[in-house]
Amino acid sequence: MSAFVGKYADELIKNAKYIATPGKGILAADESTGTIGKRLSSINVENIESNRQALRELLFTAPNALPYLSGVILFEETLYQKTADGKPFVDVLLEANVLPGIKVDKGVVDLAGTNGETTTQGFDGLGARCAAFYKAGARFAKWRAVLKIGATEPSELSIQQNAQGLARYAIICQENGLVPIVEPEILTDGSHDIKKCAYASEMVLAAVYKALNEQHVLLEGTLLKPNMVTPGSDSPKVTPEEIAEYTVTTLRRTVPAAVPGIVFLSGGQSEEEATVNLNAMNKLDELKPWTLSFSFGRALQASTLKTWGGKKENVAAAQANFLARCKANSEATLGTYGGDGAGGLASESLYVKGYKY
Ligand SMILES: O=P(O)(O)OC[C@H]1O[C@](O)(COP(=O)(O)O)[C@@H](O)[C@@H]1O
Repeated sequence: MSAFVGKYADELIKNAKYIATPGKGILAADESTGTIGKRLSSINVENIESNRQALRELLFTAPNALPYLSGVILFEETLYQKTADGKPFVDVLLEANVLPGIKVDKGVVDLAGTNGETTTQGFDGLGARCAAFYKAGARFAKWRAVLKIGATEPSELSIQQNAQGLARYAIICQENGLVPIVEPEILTDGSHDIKKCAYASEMVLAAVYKALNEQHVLLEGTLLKPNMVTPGSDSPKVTPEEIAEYTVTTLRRTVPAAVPGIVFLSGGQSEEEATVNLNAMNKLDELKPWTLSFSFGRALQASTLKTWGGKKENVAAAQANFLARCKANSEATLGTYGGDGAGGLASESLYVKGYKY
């Protein structure tokens, strides 16, 4: 047995299993200041702390929405913020049985000598930071590695660097009581077909689980946050059923049954696409030893952001929109989403070419 079973082992297993509860998912509200700035500028709202607080309060206090969530990933600034009437966001979440999570990576930097491939920073003092985040109420963490598909990418260097980085981050989290969400995102940028994405995803995920094993990570106390297997952004779209088939096949070949849940990122898909694709996976008649759920950022917030527009008078309408998206994605985790005739805002593509977070 190679797994590190430290003092938090039982708590890690319990919390990872809870986050993977069928019918629930994760709101990724952990946008770094630069990323949230892009979101706010798209609705002509200034990227200042009070506006970042107002957006997050809108999401976390949306009536009836939290029961569809098992976790919310926060940015470090947000972990210590409060509602306008002084209630810590952590308490708002915990009272609704939603586990607070924390994004601990510090963004990507270029891997010198490669064709624009990257590795993720944030290891300095990571153990102490995780201990402090646990003390502040966080019970899970997220670290995003970014890979790309090209003529010679992802390179072996990029795969190894990012797999080992994710594994090192994961074991440090587990030493400090945080369930690590392992996020190897393969960007959709490119004109490749779905087969190429499936091949790259298999290679990356196989390397990730080898590295997690080598670094003694307790898989039962982790979650995986992968991209869905889709054609490249410049390639013809395929049906949700085909995406489901390729994605579940890739995961069945690489993700051990010990992992309780797989929570997808949305990667620029429209809100409706992300929901319909997740629903198709859960309708697939294949053995899936893990829960298939969501950890969406843009695909849970895009139309809510547009409805809000930074105006107090729009908060109720924006919260109703957020509730609708949470409910839709909850149904998709059960394979029972029938479509809400979303059309409109929910069907707008959220893809941005060369999207550097
Ligand atoms: O680079 P940052 O600022 O950490 O943000 C990365 C974002 O991408 C995600 O990993 C996935 O978000 P999407 O669902 O929008 O693709 C989020 O968790 C996070 O908000």
